[in-house]
Order: sequence, then structure tokens, then C-alpha cells
Amino acid sequence: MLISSRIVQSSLVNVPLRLPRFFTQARRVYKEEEPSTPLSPTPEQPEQKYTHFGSKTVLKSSKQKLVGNVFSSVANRYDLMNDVMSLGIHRLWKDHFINKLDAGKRPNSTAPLNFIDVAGGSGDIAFGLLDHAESKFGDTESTMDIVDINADMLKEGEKRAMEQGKYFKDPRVRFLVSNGEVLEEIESNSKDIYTVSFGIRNFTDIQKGLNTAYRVLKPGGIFYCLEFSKVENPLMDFAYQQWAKVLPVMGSMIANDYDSYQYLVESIERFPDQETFKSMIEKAGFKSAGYESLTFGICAIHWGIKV
Ligand SMILES: COc1cc(O)cc(C/C=C(\C)CC/C=C(\C)CC/C=C(\C)CC/C=C(\C)CC/C=C(\C)CCC=C(C)C)c1O
Ligand SMILES: C[S@@+](CC[C@H](N)C(=O)[O-])C[C@H]1O[C@@H](n2cnc3c(N)ncnc32)[C@H](O)[C@@H]1O
Repeated sequence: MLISSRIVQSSLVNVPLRLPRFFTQARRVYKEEEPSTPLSPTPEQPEQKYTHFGSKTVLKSSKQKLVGNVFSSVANRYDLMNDVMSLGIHRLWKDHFINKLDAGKRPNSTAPLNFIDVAGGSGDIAFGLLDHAESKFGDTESTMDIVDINADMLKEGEKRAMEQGKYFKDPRVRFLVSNGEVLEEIESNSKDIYTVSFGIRNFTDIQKGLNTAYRVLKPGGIFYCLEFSKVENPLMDFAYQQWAKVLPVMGSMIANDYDSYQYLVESIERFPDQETFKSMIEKAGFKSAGYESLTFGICAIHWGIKV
């Protein structure tokens, strides 16, 4: 019997797991650790909080630049590396994310939606959301702000829009270089849908990013996040950890960049687990917060509503 690709696809994205009790793992707690060898503050550098850059402890003021260097370095091989590292499964995650949100101006509605895709990079989610709104609801009016702190990554998005002949120099679509933790150009209470995909993990202050998402959303607006998370099944976690060890080697061989992919692996490890991140979403003020783990918890979709 031919197994339809959709059955295979859905089994790779969302595996209904009934874990026996002895399989459950203690939840790893996300916390900012003080540096093991604290840099003593100098007169030029008053006491500064530290943060992590992957597994390294760095001055908080330097993280944004370090992350910027990483994404400027990976930008031109970003799409290829995603397919290689995830065996193409990242596409299934993103399709599921877009279909589950199912956003678009309904035919009987007069008000187009205002989307913002933060850390939008090469446009996978932003373009996918607009395509979905148009194909499912005939929506060609909703607007999209694609925001990213890194101009090189945004250039990849603009290049794709130009090559595909869609959304380039489109009055509905803006490409904005801006920090997702602040979004100073975005008015409060102005957006209907806020999405962030594989981006918030890289923020210097994740809670600040969530608080800003809350600020820019309208009452009734939806926060929607796709991010790496914690693998709940110990056997799958073991296999995943072995795979993760290979990612920097792939980065070195394909993109000539071992360190950026070592950072990727370490940043995934540092990101809070599903429940902890849900609590952070609630702390920002969102209600009805929830999540869905995908592919054994390799990543998860989290959401919340601004009431
Ligand atoms: C610097 O930061 C980044 C740089 C960059 O270029 C991209 C990103 C964003 C990254 C992604 C969107 C994808 C990254 C991919 C991974 C972290 C790997 C995910 C791994 C898998 C989906 C496969 C896991 C493999 C195993 C568990 C090994 C055993 C199983 C198989 C080989 C068969 C496949 C079966 C399953 C997957 C269940 C970035 O942040
Ligand atoms: C792995 S890429 C994700 C791109 C895209 N959302 C996707 O799903 O493929 C992470 C993106 O987050 C961006 N980023 C990191 N820190 C950011 C910040 N503070 N504000 C906005 N974007 C940020 C990076 O520049 C990069 O483009």
C-alpha cells in the first residue's frame, strides 16, 4: 500500500507520544548563570550583567554583535544548510506552523490583517503566510512587516522576493532592519499577527522580546512562535544529540563555518524548555498560552493571545 507523503510528513512533524512514566525527564530549568570566571568590572566598564552566547559567557552588551556576525556569515548558505541539517524537515515544520495558524483576511471581512514576522531572515515564514492567506482566502490586501536585526539576512529575503517575482517592491510588504527586542518603528497595538521562527532564541533578552511582541499587538492579536525546544523522549534525545554533534562539521564542510553552527547547537541547548517558555509568554501578559511539540520536541510552536 502506498503510504501517502502526507502521512509520512505528518508523522515526521507531530508524533503522538504516550511516554511511559519512567521515560519522563526532569525538566531542564532555564537560568542565566553568573560567569564561572567573572570579569571584574573596570572603571571603563561599570558592572554589567553577563549573558550567554551559546555555551560562552559574554558581556550582555556584546551578544548582539556576536549574533550579528554569525548570521552575516551564514546568510548566503542559510537555505541550503537548513535543508542539509534538518534533512528537509524544517520545511515541514514551517508548513505546519503556517497551516496551523491559518491566518488571512476572510472573504466576508473588510479589514486586512497586519502581520509582522520578526527575525524574518530569508522570508520563509513571511512569504509562506502571505501565500497561504491568498491561496486559502483570496486575501491580497493584508500587510507584512519582515523585521530582522541583520541586513545580510534581510537581503536574502529581498533577493528571494525579486527572484520569485512576488513581494518585491510590493507596497504591502516592508523589509525593516530592527531589533526584535525593541521594534522602535512599530507602533503599539498595531499588529494582528506576530510571528517569530527560529529567531527569539538568539535575542539578548528573550523576555524583553516577548514584552515587545505584546506591545505591538492589538488587543485580540496573536503571538505565534516556532523555536527549537526540548526532546522529551530519552532515546530520541540521544539520537538527536549525536546528530547535533555533526552539525558544526556540516557547517565547516558546506559553509566553511564551524563556529556558527557550534553556536547554533549550543544556543538550542540553552533555550528554555516548552513549559518554561510558556511561562515567559504568560509573564509578558499573554493569555491562553500553549504549545505543540514537533518531531519529538526537536522544536515547538508556542502561542499566546493579547486580550
Ligand atoms: C547560526 O544559527 C543558524 C544557522 C542556520 O544556518 C540555520 C539556523 C536555523 C536552523 C534550522 C531551521 C534547522 C536546524 C536543524 C537542526 C537543529 C537539526 C534538526 C534535526 C533533525 C530534524 C533530524 C534529527 C536527526 C536525528 C534525530 C537522527 C536520527 C534520525 C534520522 C536521521 C531520521 C530522521 C527522523 C526523524 C527526524 C524523526 C540557525 O539557527
Ligand atoms: C535562524 S534565522 C531564522 C530566519 C527565519 N525566521 C526562518 O525561520 O528561517 C534567525 C534570525 O534571527 C535574526 N535575529 C537574531 N537576533 C535578532 C534580534 N534581536 N532582532 C531581530 N532579529 C534577530 C537573525 O539575524 C536571523 O536572521
